[in-house]
Amino acid sequence: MKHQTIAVLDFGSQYTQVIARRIRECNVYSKIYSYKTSAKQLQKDGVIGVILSGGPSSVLAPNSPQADKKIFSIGVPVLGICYGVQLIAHLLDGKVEKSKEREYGHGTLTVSRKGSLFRGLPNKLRVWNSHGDRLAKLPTGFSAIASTENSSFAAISDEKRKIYGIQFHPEVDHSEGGINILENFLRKICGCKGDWSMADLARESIENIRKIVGKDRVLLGLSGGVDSSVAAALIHKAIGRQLTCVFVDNGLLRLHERELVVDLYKRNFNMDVRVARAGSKFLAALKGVTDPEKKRKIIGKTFVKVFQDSLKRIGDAKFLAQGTLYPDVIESISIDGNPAATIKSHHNVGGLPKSMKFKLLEPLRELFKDEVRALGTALGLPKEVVWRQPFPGPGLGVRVLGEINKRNLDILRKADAVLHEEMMESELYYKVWQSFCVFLPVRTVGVMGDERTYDNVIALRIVESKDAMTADWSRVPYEVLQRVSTRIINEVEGVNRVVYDLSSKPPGTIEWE
Ligand SMILES: Nc1ncnc2c1ncn2[C@@H]1O[C@H](COP(=O)(O)OP(=O)(O)OP(=O)(O)O)[C@@H](O)[C@H]1O
Ligand SMILES: O=c1[nH]c(=O)c2[nH+]cn([C@@H]3O[C@H](COP(=O)(O)O)[C@@H](O)[C@H]3O)c2[nH]1
Ligand SMILES: NC(=O)CC[C@H](N)C(=O)O
Ligand SMILES: [Mg+2]
Repeated sequence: MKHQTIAVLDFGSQYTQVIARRIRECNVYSKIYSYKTSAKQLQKDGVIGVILSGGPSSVLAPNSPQADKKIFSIGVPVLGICYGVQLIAHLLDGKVEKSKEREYGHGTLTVSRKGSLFRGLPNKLRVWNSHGDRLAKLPTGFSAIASTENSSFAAISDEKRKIYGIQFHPEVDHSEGGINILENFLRKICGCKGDWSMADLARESIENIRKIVGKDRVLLGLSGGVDSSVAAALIHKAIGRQLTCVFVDNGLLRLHERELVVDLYKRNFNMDVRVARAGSKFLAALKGVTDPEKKRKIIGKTFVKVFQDSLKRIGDAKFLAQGTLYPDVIESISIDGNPAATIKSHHNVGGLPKSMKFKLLEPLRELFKDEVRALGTALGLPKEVVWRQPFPGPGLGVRVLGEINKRNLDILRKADAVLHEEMMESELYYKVWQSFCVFLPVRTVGVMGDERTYDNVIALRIVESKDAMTADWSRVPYEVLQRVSTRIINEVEGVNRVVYDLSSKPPGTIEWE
């Protein structure tokens, strides 16, 4: 069945995929297109609505990304968000100017005319802004339908031609009523019926995997984490025994992780799972390295080397499958040459070596974690897999700050096991996004049993998040923190101080490196 489709034209916003996922949340199928896509192509694909994303450029700058102007006359509704609305004004006969007051963060939106876009919403909304330009003059046929403190044109519409524009970001979590505004656009304006679901996504990606892989074989990097497990389940449904999973023991795993994963897979899946023991290879390659980006690149490269070596044992495979998700991608690379900035090189994306003989197969590359969990549930995966906390591929390699060696790794493993036990015990493990320890290469003075100690520090990082794009430190009860701290200092030799990380993301990131 062909679903009703909404096109999202990407102008390089950090939030383009967030727009796409909000649309999916409304049970509507959406596809991201390059901003260069012609109106003719969109017509040919039968899209029933177009959303223009935000973007880092200014429409006033020479060579800024432009859309095909004909999209306004093919008879499908258009919604411009931020850069998108500025582009509408710029391409039609309105005017955009540099604003004196940059609007960043929360603002109060006052709706003056509800029309179809704001139907059912209150007159005042707290919305999230992020822009420096603003509309100075409306194009012919448009009227202002909402304003903020700094702009009388915070939302505009031409109801006749069904062209809408909003200066704030309805797609981000912090915009009150944002999802309702998008839903109004989809349902009331574009006429979407909501004919798409996660089960459709599963079915379609299984068909797609079959088409791409054909009779070739696939090696999947299996970590036992949520993403690679869901990817494995999908690919296994598609091609069965053409799939071999390789779990790499990279020496950077948590206490008993290898045994746990092997057992988990034996109990729950009927897949071909192999273990590659490569701890000494990783540790040798990381010897003496302290720079976080260097560590990540070395780990990424070594992973691929290990995968390539394992072909000798399991036979040739054309594809390397990974459970890469969208947040891994957006932080690692720029999309379509647009300058979405590199934050850190996730080992499975920016950390991959340039020359690699595998073709990548990454069926979850456009999804967010909570969507992957929904997909895993739709595929019938057990809770202990779907709801495991994320654990980054570089593992303890990016949690032992400074030099990675066996002593420091062992200390971290023991401390981390204590935290894990206490999180389970207090039933907080599944309530938070992640809870883990970080080894600091810092020694501080303490006193234990009347004796002076001079030992390392362990930092506790416990965060809450929906999709890892933003996060806040968790307000864990003091009693739990106290138990964890006491136990770590008593039970883990080499540690005499425990601290709690109070940074949110942004400006911090979840991992320390
Ligand atoms: N120890 C490992 N052995 C083999 N592949 C791995 C290993 N660690 C990570 N990978 C690969 O790198 C990908 C990205 O790792 P990442 O940690 O983001 O995902 P995950 O482990 O599948 O899920 P989660 O985010 O829940 O930990 C994985 O999906 C997997 O393909
Ligand atoms: O597979 C991975 N490879 C990596 O290189 C990597 N770096 C960070 N993470 C995980 O991604 C989420 C966001 O992390 P940051 O806020 O630290 O960027 C958090 O859930 C992190 O644990 C990684 N996962
Ligand atoms: N978030 C955006 O789309 C920003 C648009 C444009 N770069 C501005 O600053 O106004
Ligand atoms: Mg993982």
